[in-house]
Parts: sequence; structure tokens; C-alpha cells
Amino acid sequence: MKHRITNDTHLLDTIHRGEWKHRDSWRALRILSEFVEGFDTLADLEPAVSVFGSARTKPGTADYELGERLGAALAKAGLGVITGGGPGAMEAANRGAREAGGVSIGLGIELPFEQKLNDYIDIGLDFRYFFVRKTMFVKYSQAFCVLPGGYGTMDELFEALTLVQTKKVTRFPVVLLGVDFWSGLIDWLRDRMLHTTKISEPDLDLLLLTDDVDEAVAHVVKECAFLRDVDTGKADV
Ligand SMILES: CC(C)=CCNc1ncnc2c1ncn2[C@@H]1O[C@H](COP(=O)(O)O)[C@@H](O)[C@H]1O
Repeated sequence: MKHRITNDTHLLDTIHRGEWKHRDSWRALRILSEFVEGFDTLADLEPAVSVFGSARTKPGTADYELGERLGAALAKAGLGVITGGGPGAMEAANRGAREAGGVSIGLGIELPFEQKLNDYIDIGLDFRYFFVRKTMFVKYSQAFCVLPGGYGTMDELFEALTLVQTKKVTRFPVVLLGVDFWSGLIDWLRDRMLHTTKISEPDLDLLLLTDDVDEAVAHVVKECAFLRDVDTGKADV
């Protein structure tokens, strides 16, 4: 199958050196405009949670149903649901949120193959650059909920953990949903990373692992309330 060359591909190209000098400075303006569009569209958003998970999760599966329940529970708690706008777990969370009457947001990404935003999105944006889109996920959500997924999901999960660990963002709850799927990773983090002091105990405590959607949402809501108190001067970080 022939794949389209995306803007990210051009930006990250390591071969055609001759083009770097002439094209990349202009590309910077396009990147800037993408930031501006994202900031403009999302600045008025009510508190929201980003939900990540596999693009390959199929409707009707337990993981898809978990995503739908999560999206619905977040919406019922008054939180917007932000996803990558694609299929699978993203669609499930958007669908749950939309059907529960919540605000459903999709931040799509240009990919080498044709793809449109899923059908359950109220506010949709399409990004050309992965890193611009990732800024929006962190900036416009108060927490991350992570459903079973692959490399893309891992990338988003570990970016959030790194930002909290390095105190680039403060107190950003990260919830892993799916005990069976994630427990091998948690064991490895404890037995390898923590045991060999590559991370410390508080780094591991940044994660809540659960199968229980209500527990996940309660955890997120508690943190959002705390952050609101910090914002209004009632609490200190
Ligand atoms: C069927 C297929 C591969 C479609 C790809 N379409 C996608 N559309 C939007 N976001 C995506 C897509 N693939 C990966 N992502 C991003 O990476 C995560 C999923 O990656 P993965 O499937 O776990 O690794 C999502 O949370 C999303 O933000």
C-alpha cells in the first residue's frame, strides 16, 4: 500500500540535508500556527481528562466496553473527555462521553494513511505534528486515564510520568485501567526500575492501577478539586 508523506515525516527527515536550510525555518511558522489554533480552540474548555488507549481495540470487546464506561463516568462527573480522535479505545471513550451527555473532544493526527476523526466528537482538531498535539493533551486536561494499548499509548503514558517526575507539571493523576493488562508492566517497574534505583518509590506512586471505572473517576475528581483549591488560593501545592 502506498503511504502519504506527512508533515511530521518531512520535519523529522534525516536524509535530505539540502532541504533543512531552506524549508525548516518556514516550517516553524506552520508549527506556530498549529499551536495558535490549538490554544484558541481549547482555552475555554471546562476541566477535562485525556483518555489514551489502543487504536486497534475493536467495538464489542471488553477493552472497548471499558473505554465506553470510562468516558461515560467521566462525563457524568462533569469532566470533558479528550482523546486522540481515532478509532479503537479513543472512539470508545468519546462515544461513552457523548452518549452520557458530556463534552467529547478529539485531537486527531495526520497519518500516512487516510483517517478521519471518529463519529463521537463535539470539538475536533486535526494536527500535523505529534509534538504539538501532545502539548494540548497535557495542557488542557487535569489527568490522564490510560486504557490497554501499544507503543502510542506507552509514549503518552511515559511522557506524562516524566513531566510529573521532573516537576514540569504538578500533581497530575495518571490512572491505568485494566489490572490484567498493566500489572506485568507495574511488576517490571517495581522489580527492575525501582529495585535498581532507576526510579524512586514516589515515582511508582504516581500511578493508580484499577479495573474499577468509579474508583478511577473518584481519584481524578479528588485531584481536580484539589487543583481548583490551589487555583483559588484555598490550598497549596
Ligand atoms: C488503526 C490505526 C493503527 C490507526 C491509527 N490511528 C490513530 N489515530 C489517532 N491517534 C492515534 C492513532 N494511532 C495512535 N494514536 C495515538 O497513540 C495512542 C494509541 O496508540 P497505540 O494504538 O496504543 O499504539 C492513542 O492514544 C493516540 O493518541
